[in-house]
Amino acid sequence: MTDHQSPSLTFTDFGAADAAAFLAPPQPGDDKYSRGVLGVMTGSSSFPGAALLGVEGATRTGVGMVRYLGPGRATRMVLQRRPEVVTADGRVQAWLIGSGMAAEGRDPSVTAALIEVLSHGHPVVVDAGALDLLEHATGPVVITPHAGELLTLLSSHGISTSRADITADAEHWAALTAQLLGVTVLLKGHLTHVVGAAQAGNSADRALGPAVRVTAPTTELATAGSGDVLAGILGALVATHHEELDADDDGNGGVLARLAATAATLHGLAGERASGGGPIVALDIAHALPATIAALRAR
Ligand SMILES: NC(=O)C1=CN([C@@H]2O[C@H](COP(=O)(O)OP(=O)(O)OC[C@H]3O[C@@H](n4cnc5c(N)ncnc54)[C@H](OP(=O)(O)O)[C@@H]3O)[C@@H](O)[C@H]2O)[C@@H](O)CC1
Ligand SMILES: Nc1ncnc2c1ncn2[C@@H]1O[C@H](COP(=O)(O)OP(=O)(O)O)[C@@H](O)[C@H]1O
Repeated sequence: MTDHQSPSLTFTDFGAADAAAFLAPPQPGDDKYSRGVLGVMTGSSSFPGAALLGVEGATRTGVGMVRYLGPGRATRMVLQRRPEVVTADGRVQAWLIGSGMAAEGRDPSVTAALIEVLSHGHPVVVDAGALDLLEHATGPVVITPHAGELLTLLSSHGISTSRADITADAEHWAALTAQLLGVTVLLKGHLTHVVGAAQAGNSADRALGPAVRVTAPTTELATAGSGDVLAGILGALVATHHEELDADDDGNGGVLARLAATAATLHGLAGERASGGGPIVALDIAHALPATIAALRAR
């Protein structure tokens, strides 16, 4: 446990019925732009695969278009597998950044590009190697750390804890982080905890939003790249719900938190479907998404 006070929140379970509310098909009047375009800035020479995993997660969740902007090798991998992806810069409704990057040793030009994305005011899903740049965000942010990444983020704010403590008391640390930073937090694990937060205000008086818990239906999700797929799923959901996010005037990150919990639910159910009781690789989760979404829509 810890000396740091966290707001007292009651976490409720979020499940398939809750997620289904965010998985409607496109409307007859929609086109690719009205559905929403997701900008993706992920991957590096060390982790090019994470770029592909996030893009697969996003495209299989359903999104108008993905614009991928990343290093040459990752771009080639993405295009080889997903020719639908556009690699030219342009307008987007939301961003996914940081998967497959490491803050330490990041190229200064990449850091500058990430900061520019964060400063545009669009909703941003911030994963892994961009979590050190949150102070540059001007729009709604949802972060997707695992316990180790949350530990690094908290220690950069002078908060000392341990990975074991975070895992043992995930509700506390997710809530504390949301309150401290004014971002919606999705803390990954067998139980994934999500807390919405207002951007406005300071940590003493910040409004916190829904606090929900998603229980993974299979432990096979614990495999390399699984979190990169989750980040892609969430990116697509944020891009396709940009209008609801704009209209979310509760000011407590409520829509963003529910989208995050929907992503975790979908990720878990797709992993379970792909597994059928056996082992999976991360791409299997992405490939099981369309059938999983169809089943949720049919409920
Ligand atoms: N295909 C891809 O492109 C993929 C890309 N990925 C991308 O990689 C990036 C880094 O993400 P990550 O979560 O792996 O690293 P990170 O948070 O720095 O934690 C490191 C911690 O792990 C530990 N550790 C390491 N080895 C260990 C061992 N054998 N047994 C036990 N512990 C071990 C290590 O401990 P240490 O060795 O220091 O004692 C340290 O504490 C990120 O950008 C992600 O998106 C991934 O998604 C995977 C697929
Ligand atoms: N024991 C577990 N049971 C179920 N799901 C898990 C378990 N461990 C991790 N996960 C899920 O697997 C994913 C792992 O993400 P992450 O740690 O970022 O891995 P990577 O960086 O390799 O993608 C997360 O969605 C997390 O919730």
